[in-house]
Amino acid sequence: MDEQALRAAICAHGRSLFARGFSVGSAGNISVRLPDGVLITPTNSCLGRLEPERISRLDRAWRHVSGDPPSKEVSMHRAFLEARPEAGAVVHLHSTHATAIACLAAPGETAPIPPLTPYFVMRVGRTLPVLPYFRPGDPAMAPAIAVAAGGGARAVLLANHGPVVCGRTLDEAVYAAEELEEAARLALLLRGAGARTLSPAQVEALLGAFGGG
Ligand SMILES: O=C(CO)COP(=O)(O)O
Ligand SMILES: [Zn+2]
Repeated sequence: MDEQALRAAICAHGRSLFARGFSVGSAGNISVRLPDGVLITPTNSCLGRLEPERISRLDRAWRHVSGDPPSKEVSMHRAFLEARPEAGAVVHLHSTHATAIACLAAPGETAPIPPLTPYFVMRVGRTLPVLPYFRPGDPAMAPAIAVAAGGGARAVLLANHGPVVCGRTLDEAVYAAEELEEAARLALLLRGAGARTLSPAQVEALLGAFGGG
């Protein structure tokens, strides 16, 4: 996809996520890697009303070169994209159920959502590390993200804040963020009900077929 198409795709995904309540107000941000830099949603922008030409463009050194001022979470996106060279996009949301799990799970947990369905395993992978709480925009979260992502995580939960998810493409990152939110909703719906989970062998077979992590 060329840059204009990527800008349009960021706006279309943002609109869709916002319309379904995956993001409210000005919460959340999206970044996409370019051959010579990064596109990222502007700070304080509503994902439902993004404009292609106002999306922030950063150069290879992560300096703002055009568009509105970038998200205050540049260091969050940078940590993921630098730790996972195959990742092409990062999505951060405050989606309700994933954030609820981020309030329940203890920092340090690596599997706060059980493997209930195949698409959660296929899109999000084996681990979902829960990182400590950081103030939004705090660059101190970058090293923690780098360790988790460098260790193979495709997604993390920031305690009491929300999910951060990467994908090879923008579509994959958005799909993973959506699967994570739905898996969190299922996990909360089924909490204490004794739901059957996928077996370790079923999980391994999915990861073998659709990629590890
Ligand atoms: O989700 C957010 C902070 O964590 C939103 O921040 P920005 O508006 O700066 O992107
Ligand atoms: Zn946030």
